[in-house]
Amino acid sequence: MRVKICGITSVEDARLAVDAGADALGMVFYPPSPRHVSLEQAAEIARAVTPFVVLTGLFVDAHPQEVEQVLAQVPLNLLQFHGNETAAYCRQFHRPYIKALRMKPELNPSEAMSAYPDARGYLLDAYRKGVPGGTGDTFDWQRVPQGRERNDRQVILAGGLNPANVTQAISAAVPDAVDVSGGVEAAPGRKDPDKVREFVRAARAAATSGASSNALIQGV
Ligand SMILES: O=C(O)c1ccccc1N[C@@H]1O[C@H](COP(=O)(O)O)[C@@H](O)[C@H]1O
Repeated sequence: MRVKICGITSVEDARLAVDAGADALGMVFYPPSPRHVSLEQAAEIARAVTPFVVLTGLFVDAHPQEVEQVLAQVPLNLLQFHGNETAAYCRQFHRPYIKALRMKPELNPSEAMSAYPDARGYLLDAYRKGVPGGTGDTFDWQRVPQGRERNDRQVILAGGLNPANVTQAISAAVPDAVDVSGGVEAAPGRKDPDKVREFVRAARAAATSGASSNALIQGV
């Protein structure tokens, strides 16, 4: 189970998340977000973080030049596209990327994933009209594809996760990774140390117990 802490806006919060055991950090390059970071902030955070943590840049229907400008100044390992970007748009940067899919009631997630065959993973987030993400809303975790529908694709569960619900979410959705932003904040754009630590701990514990029960079911 991999854990990404998104919406990092300061070196202090980046260190807190890494020390708590996060595998990946997310920085939001979407100006309307309360978690938006400037190029200067992002570069400072990148300099402070160990190279063994995946630094992710989140964009929402950004002009390609904006993405290129960030890439020129911030050493991102992964791009996260959280808007209505097409696969052609996502692949033009020649960088590993994950595609956020917002779980509208009529969306077939398996079909939606097929539209991005070169994505490294698929971040499933709640849908709220007019808001691209960071809503704090959950969705029905039973809708996360499993088995043949999933087809070995990396699924990152997001949307309204927090220390209190991540255990149940992992058990229901069986994701490869979880992503959290608002659920571990003290205030928009500022992380709460206890919530971050508890979230990572609970996610790891759920994954360990989930793995053993799967093994029992499968008889391995
Ligand atoms: O965090 C934001 O402000 C944000 C803005 C625009 C698009 C996505 C955003 N965040 C991502 O949304 C999901 C769920 O967030 P939350 O845990 O429900 O607060 C997560 O991937 C964030 O990275």
